[in-house]
Amino acid sequence: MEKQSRLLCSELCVQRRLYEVTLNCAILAWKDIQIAKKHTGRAIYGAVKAGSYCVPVCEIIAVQEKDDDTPCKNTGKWQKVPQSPADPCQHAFTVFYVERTRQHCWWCSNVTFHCSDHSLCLLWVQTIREQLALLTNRPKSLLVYINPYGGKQRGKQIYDHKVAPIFSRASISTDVIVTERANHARDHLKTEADLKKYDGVVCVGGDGMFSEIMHGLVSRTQQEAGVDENSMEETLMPCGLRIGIIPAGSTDCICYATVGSNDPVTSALHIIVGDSQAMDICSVHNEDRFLRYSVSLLGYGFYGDVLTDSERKRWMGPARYDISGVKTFLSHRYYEGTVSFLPAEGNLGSPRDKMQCRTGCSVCRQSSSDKLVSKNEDSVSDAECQDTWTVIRGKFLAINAASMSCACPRSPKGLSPSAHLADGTTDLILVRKCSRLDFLRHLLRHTNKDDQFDHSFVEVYRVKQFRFTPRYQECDSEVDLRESGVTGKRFLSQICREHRACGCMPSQSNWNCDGEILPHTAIQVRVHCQLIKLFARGIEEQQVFEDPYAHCAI
Ligand SMILES: Nc1ncnc2c1ncn2[C@@H]1O[C@H](COP(=O)(O)OP(=O)(O)OP(=O)(O)O)[C@@H](O)[C@H]1O
Ligand SMILES: CCCCCCCCCCCCC/C=C/[C@@H](O)[C@H](CO)NC(=O)CCCCC
Ligand SMILES: [Ca+2]
Repeated sequence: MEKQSRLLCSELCVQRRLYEVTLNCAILAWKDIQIAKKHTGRAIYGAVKAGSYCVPVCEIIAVQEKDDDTPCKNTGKWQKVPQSPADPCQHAFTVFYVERTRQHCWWCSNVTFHCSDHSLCLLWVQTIREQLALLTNRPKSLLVYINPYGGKQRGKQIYDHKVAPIFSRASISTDVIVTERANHARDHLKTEADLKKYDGVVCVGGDGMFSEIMHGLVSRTQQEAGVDENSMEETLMPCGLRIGIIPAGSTDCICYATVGSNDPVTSALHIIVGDSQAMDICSVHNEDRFLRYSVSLLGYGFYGDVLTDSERKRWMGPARYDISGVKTFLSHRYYEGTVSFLPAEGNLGSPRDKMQCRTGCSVCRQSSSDKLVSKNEDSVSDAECQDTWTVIRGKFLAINAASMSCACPRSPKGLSPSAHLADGTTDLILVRKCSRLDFLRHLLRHTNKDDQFDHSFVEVYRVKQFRFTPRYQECDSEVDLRESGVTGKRFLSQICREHRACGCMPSQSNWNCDGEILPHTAIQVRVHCQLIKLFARGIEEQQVFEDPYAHCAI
């Protein structure tokens, strides 16, 4: 590694031991002077070697001059402690930085350096602050929306106690809106919010809340660019503002699959350090009507039915999915229809290749450069214009399109473990009619390490576009009838849904679109590569301490 030139080097005290402390534009390092020479070589977490520590400047959250207030022994009250002029630790500054703890979780740790010279102390604080000011990817001003009713209804508490204090430590200014109704955040972003004031938008809630923010931002961007969302062929404009997710929902799969955990402090730290992770978005249309966007799961059959049932049990909180999951599994419904898709071509891998999307993913990087090359070409590529659609008819227990892994605490490797966050494709998983036992085997593989695609009744394709038409398309007229309030017909359609055995009309499922029920069953889906950016970096590979000094060249 190229040696960076030193900005500062001083002997400072940490917990009354003398350290050699050095700063260059990339690394802050401190080395215990007495034990540095012994070189035990054993690497411990947070330390590159016993007694030697380093923190990348880009992972420093803040630096603060420490005042001398300490709690008074007798009264417990805080007061100024008189210092002797000879005290070598009279002045101090504290550096707050990211520390990696368990399983992709980050923590805001700190270290206090003491010195006898006030001007030296100030010089350190000022120099570190100057280095932090050079990190232009960090947000200074954020618009925060809190859903007080998501998940276990702890969104506000999580934000106030765990997130707001570290935002303020990092000198990030925030405008906070606690939502008062569903779609409040979406509508505010779409029409009212003065977005020029902010470097990013943060949602505190679950996948549904993220979906609101994403819809608000994407629609606002298209409106301002004059792009018609109802047209499937149009190239959508990427959004300028990054989105941060503070997880406080029931599934939190978007946070989990982009950060690796559903820990609010970890997410807040990714926002503060200004991470950036591009993400694909699927647009969902019914004929010439735009319905919704999806970033995680579009599921028909099993996941559509779980969601439909669980919406009636919202009061149960996250447990509703377990109850509805078991109920839906026992009902063992299958649905007939036709799936057509455009397979992804080129170096985009396959859903079964075990090339998991991780920080700096090469597959997603390649898609990003391909996107730049084709920027001035027609919005629908040559391959897409040619008749290369694959058509599959059948009876399905589930049709799932996973645009990302959909990893979440319920399913740590997700619905499609090798799906990529930003490759411009979605993994289309078709689970054909099979026995209950086989389906259970498949579902259980979502929760362990076994390959859920290794079954004769499961097929999986990496695609750029797909369409679904239910076998009895006329059922879709139910939707129009429902919308126009024809109650007699609604009654009739209800009977037909519940009486597949009578043979008059097989039932249909609903599409689960990132946790929202779609109003149509016949849909057309197109993936838009890297339309938004998140304050995240993808899941980091687990750290290996092979060469403890490699990161610490100073
Ligand atoms: N103030 C509010 N009152 C009622 N509903 C709201 C309010 N604010 C947001 N919502 C809606 O609540 C729904 C669920 O929220 P959220 O996604 O935060 O939690 P969740 O559904 O428990 O978690 P997940 O989506 O991860 O399963 C969202 O679809 C959102 O539109
Ligand atoms: C017999 C029981 C078998 C249990 C099998 C467990 C398999 C778990 C897989 C979980 C996949 C989650 C996919 C994510 C979907 C989200 O966009 C969506 C919104 O939050 N969540 C759900 O629809 C909630 C979906 C919850 C499903 C249980
Ligand atoms: Ca993708």
